[in-house]
Amino acid sequence: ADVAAPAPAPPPYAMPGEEAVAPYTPDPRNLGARPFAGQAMARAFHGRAGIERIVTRMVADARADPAISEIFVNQDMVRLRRTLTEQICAILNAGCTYSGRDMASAHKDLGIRRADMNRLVELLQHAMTAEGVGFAAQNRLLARLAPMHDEVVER
Ligand code: HEM
Repeated sequence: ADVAAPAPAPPPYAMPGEEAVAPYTPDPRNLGARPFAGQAMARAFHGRAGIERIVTRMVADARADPAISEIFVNQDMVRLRRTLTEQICAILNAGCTYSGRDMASAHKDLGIRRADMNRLVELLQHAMTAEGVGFAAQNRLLARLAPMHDEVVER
């Protein structure tokens, strides 16, 4: 006789303080990059706390930047800070699991151009420098993010 598999627990689509999002299937592949091995990168970024400071600064700067702020209007910044922190923390092997959407779904219809991507990378570099992350470690992270361009940029 067929025995139905137990229903999986509902994933945390949204955490307290976040807006609801349409259901999706959390998947390790949504991370979009191969995580680093070892602890050197996590240490260079001062662990999850350092990554959180970097993301907080970058998101605040993006929202204030005349060139790209429009893209962030009416978007859930609480969720964006959480999922971006999870994603970078997971890539740096700093002890997080990424629970967000894949990059193509997350950026669909945002109309992001190559120039917007370049600007956000500059803001990320500024935030990493402000955190005291060395340039070699900065560039190692950027090299893991770079292949995601095609999924994020629409035109
Ligand atoms: C490699 C580059 C990028 C990465 C790794 C990245 C990462 C992420 C992540 C993890 C999310 C949240 C996914 C979720 O909610 O489940 C997200 C959403 C978002 N990203 Fe990016 N992003 C990148 C480039 C950009 C650029 C260039 C812009 C605009 C200048 C941008 C604007 C946004 C906005 C507005 C959202 C919120 C969308 C929504 O909630 O519907 N992203 N991104």
